[in-house]
Amino acid sequence: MDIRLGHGYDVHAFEEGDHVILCGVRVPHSRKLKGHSDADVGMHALTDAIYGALAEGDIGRHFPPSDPQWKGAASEIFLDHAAKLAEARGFRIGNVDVTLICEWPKIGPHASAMAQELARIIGLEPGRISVKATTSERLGFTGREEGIAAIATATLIAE
Ligand SMILES: Nc1ccn([C@@H]2O[C@H](COP(=O)(O)O)[C@@H](O)[C@H]2O)c(=O)n1
Ligand SMILES: C[C@@]1(CO)OP(=O)(O)OP(=O)(O)OC[C@H]1O
Repeated sequence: MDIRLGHGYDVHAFEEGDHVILCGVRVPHSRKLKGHSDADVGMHALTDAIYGALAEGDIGRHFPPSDPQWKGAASEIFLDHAAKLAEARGFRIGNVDVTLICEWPKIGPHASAMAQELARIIGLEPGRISVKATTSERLGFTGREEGIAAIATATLIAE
């Protein structure tokens, strides 16, 4: 049996707007996240976790920010690519765990919808998907509400 662990980390800054997209869920907020794509920081961290477990580089290698094709793209495209790459290499995803770091918006009320959305994209039962959040106690750039950070881990298993 081949068991792999990967981790991912991403940050996106806030800009003027009225909602954020986190783990595929549109959450009303006083600002939006800035990015070349839809800036779904949670989905980017999870995508990198899967690429990491496969030793397949990072999201920017597969989807260069310099490529206009990905401007405004739904981050589901990136996560789907990573999950299909894992499958093509003979791996199934064991579990995933995403932590969103922000003061606002509050993630708790949306965590279940986010887990369901990730489940749909990567084809994994929701019980193997964790989405959670923490503040940084008002410290640092997330504490000053300048942006949102996300950390993710994923396990991949080949029998
Ligand atoms: N954006 C956030 C941040 C936190 N939560 C929930 O609040 C709990 C306490 O956060 P602390 O940073 O004070 O430890 C945390 O465990 C989450 O349940 C949230 O929903 N959204
Ligand atoms: C997702 C990509 C796609 O161009 O762009 P961004 O939305 O800016 O996201 P980031 O995590 O900064 O970089 C990775 C890029 O691959």
